[in-house]
Amino acid sequence: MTIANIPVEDMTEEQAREELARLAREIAEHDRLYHAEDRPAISDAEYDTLRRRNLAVEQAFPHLIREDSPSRRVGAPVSEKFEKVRHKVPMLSLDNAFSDEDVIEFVARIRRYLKLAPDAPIDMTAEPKIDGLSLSLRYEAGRLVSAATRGDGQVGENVTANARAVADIPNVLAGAPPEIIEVRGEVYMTHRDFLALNARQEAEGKQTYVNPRNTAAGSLRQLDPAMTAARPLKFFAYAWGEVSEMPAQTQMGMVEALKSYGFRTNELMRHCETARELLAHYKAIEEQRATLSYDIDGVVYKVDDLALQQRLGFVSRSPRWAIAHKFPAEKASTILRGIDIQVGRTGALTPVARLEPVTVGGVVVTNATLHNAEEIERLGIKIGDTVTVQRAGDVIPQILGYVPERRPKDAQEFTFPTVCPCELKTPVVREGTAGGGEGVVRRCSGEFACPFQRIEHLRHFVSRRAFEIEGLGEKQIEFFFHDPDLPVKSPADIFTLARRDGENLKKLKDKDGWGDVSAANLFAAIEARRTIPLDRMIYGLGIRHVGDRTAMTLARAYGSWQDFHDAALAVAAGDSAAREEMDALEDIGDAVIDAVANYFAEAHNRGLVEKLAAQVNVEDAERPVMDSPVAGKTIVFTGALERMSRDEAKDMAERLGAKVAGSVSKKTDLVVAGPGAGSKLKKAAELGVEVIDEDAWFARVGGQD
Ligand SMILES: NC(=O)c1ccc[n+]([C@@H]2O[C@H](COP(=O)([O-])OP(=O)(O)OC[C@H]3O[C@@H](n4cnc5c(N)ncnc54)[C@H](O)[C@@H]3O)[C@@H](O)[C@H]2O)c1
Ligand SMILES: [Zn+2]
Repeated sequence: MTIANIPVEDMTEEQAREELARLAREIAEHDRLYHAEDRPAISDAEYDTLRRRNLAVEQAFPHLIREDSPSRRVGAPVSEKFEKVRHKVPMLSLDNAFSDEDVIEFVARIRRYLKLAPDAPIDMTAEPKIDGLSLSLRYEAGRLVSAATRGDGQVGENVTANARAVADIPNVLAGAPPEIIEVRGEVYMTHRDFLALNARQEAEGKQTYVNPRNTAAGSLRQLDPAMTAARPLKFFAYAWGEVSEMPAQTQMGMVEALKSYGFRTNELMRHCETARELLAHYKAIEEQRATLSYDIDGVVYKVDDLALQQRLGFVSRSPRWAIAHKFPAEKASTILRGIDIQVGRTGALTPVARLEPVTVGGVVVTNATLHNAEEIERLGIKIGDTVTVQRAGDVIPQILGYVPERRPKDAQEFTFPTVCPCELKTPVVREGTAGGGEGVVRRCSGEFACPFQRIEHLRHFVSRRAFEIEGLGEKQIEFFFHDPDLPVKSPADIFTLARRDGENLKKLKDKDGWGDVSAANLFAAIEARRTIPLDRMIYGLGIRHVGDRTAMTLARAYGSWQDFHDAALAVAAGDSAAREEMDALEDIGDAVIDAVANYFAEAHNRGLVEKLAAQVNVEDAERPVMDSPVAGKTIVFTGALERMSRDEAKDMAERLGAKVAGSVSKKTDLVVAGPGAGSKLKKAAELGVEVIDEDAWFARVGGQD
């Protein structure tokens, strides 16, 4: 066990001393990378974890607190590149809250300190914590005279010329500002500007930034102000330093004053009186977070009354009257333990990163998709690397990159397998692209003989738009697939289940999770699907590129299972007449035809299909009525239809041999308009297309349907 893993309560004094030294060293190094170089090596959450551990050790061993303790310092020493500015009023940090309890305790502490009753309301403010870098702007007689970064809190970097280049920062104040005022706030960059800038940097072969915060910091801290001017930086004002004559007596009032001087202030700032109100506003801001155009990393709560702020004062590096309630991290770093290959229903091999579990945005993440071999190459990751993981909304976690400094000597390069991980060890093939080149998708050529594809195929077979057997979902399919007594290895096996179980269905009823009722219900549901519409049958086969719409088109065109099956076999055998016939169908092209041909060219698949067809009765599809009054016409439905739903209308028209389009064009033959029809009606009039109402539609096709 290394020192970093020893719980604080088990530490000896010697270990505590050693651990405090390690933390001071590490935190100082991360501060330097983050503040002075604008290129952090770890996530903010990990950094916060280091700080919290430091605090915990210090609380347990207060006599060991170091002279250079991180809990006494702010930021990092200024860079030699810049002239130094000593702040008249120090620029401090903020204490952090990570949970609701922390916030409740923050409010309780203030009450205790001010000797207020435990339930006394306190005027407070809650506002977003902008993830940028803080800047202090000194105005004398309304004119900007100097601008400084926070630096180590006492001494900052002189970036006056750069600040003048930021459009949001007025050179001359509006309204009636005090003679001297230092306006403080956050310099940041919007998401859109960040992405555009990074794209430009990349195009020019220059260094790209990892996030908007570092970009903003790197952009402001340029030696050449022209460089800063070329970067779209923004500024929110929320605090102040030296002020010759206070324009207000509250936090809220001060922010309003700053606004009146021409600064942008944050609209999400609210007045609150209790911990509960603070937490409610935190939730509200958190919910809006994803829709904001800029990054925030928490909500800052402050005591509103400036006289009370004064009484509360400071503790070493932060005020007692404010706290930053941080959001759970949405990015974190962890170790890439391995890369697994997953095989999908269609045999596509997808590399998946196996990760040391890590919490990202409040959710434990253990793996992340890597999409394909090219993505692994692009990221440059090796097994053993420390990688950065991101979760955005409910999107699958993604790997953003790795930390070169943390690459172990024995990190292993990943080589993409050339055979499927299934026991068949069938070769992996690369699918061609539409453009004729090699695609990024690699597939197992084993098709349904490949056990991976088999189970995925079965899942597809019972899915909603295919056979949709009630009580036979993914979980049950998985169960039967592995069950030794009643195995289901192919679709046909589903329909022999009851027979194989014998008359009283004893085998299934005796199994865990099944009872008399559920077993009987399942067999009834399977029986009910023994008769199946042709389009569901075709879709259920899981032929690549044949979705439910395509399956419907094929079903309507061929009409019966026999005719479809014959055509598919003929296409697979290279019969050009059969191919042409299929090619003539609406919306069916080479991709679908090739997929049908490949599918039926594979002996495994032919066997599987025959076995299935022997078990089920496939209903003929209703063929389009080719002599209907609308056969061959292109129809647009618009407005509110009252006698049929939009889907029913489409279905009906198609059964009558018409084509249904979504917009009116020169090719449109007929528009059926209900009440409320708008632009499509206008377009039809312009183009001279015939327009009828719903009743006229039924009159025209009446008797046909
Ligand atoms: N990843 C790393 O290696 C690394 C290293 C150092 C710091 N950090 C990040 O910086 C934080 C510590 O930095 P810190 O000492 O500046 O503390 P802090 O960022 O937690 O809080 C203080 C800062 O918040 C900013 N802020 C934004 N909106 C504000 C508002 N509305 N009102 C008041 N202040 C507002 C100000 O710039 C202020 O200086 C860490 O928690 C971490 O997120 C990361
Ligand atoms: Zn395989």
